[in-house]
Amino acid sequence: MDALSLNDYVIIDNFLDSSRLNTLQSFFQLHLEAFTKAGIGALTDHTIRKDIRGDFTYWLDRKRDSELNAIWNLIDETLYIYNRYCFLGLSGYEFHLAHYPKGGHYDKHLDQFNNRNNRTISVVIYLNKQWQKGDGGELEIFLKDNSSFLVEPIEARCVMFKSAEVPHAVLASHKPRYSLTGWLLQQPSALGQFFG
Ligand SMILES: O=C(O)CCC(=O)C(=O)O
Ligand SMILES: [Fe+2]
Repeated sequence: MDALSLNDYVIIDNFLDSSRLNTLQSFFQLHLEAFTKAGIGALTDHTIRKDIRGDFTYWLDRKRDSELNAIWNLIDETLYIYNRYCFLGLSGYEFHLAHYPKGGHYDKHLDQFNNRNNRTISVVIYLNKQWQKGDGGELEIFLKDNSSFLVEPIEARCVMFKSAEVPHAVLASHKPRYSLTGWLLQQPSALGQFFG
């Protein structure tokens, strides 16, 4: 938490224990057929641009996806800690699974839309077994001085950053790349799935 307030981002390895990891990986494979092409922008602005963003997503629903309760509880705890120690006033979240097929990438962007600004903390948890150097798909994080560094999407690693302040990109992945991505919100939203 301190790291996030100081640097605007934090990287936590082994964020998921093996039980949560297995649950999520099995859930992911079970639903892979139902993923849809992700878009950019909110509501009327929503467009699908493969040149900007190449992933497929599957929006989660806490009630429907109760198999993931152990994950939801972990997210609840994380949100509670942010509220308690950083006074962020977070009151909800939205999460989707993301699949970048071979060659998929996401250009440099911020996780806020012009007409919607309640995404406060971005959370990405990687589910890639045996990810190796050369597999691509790194998350590039840009700092305030415009320098950047790469984060490899290794299994069980979690990256969190301030949605409105940290530009980031996903480099082309040379293998299918799997993650759970979400946003801790300052106002709850049931509409995430319409936003891409
Ligand atoms: O998967 C990642 O590393 C980041 C994904 C991302 O930037 C997004 O979905 O907005
Ligand atoms: Fe993003």
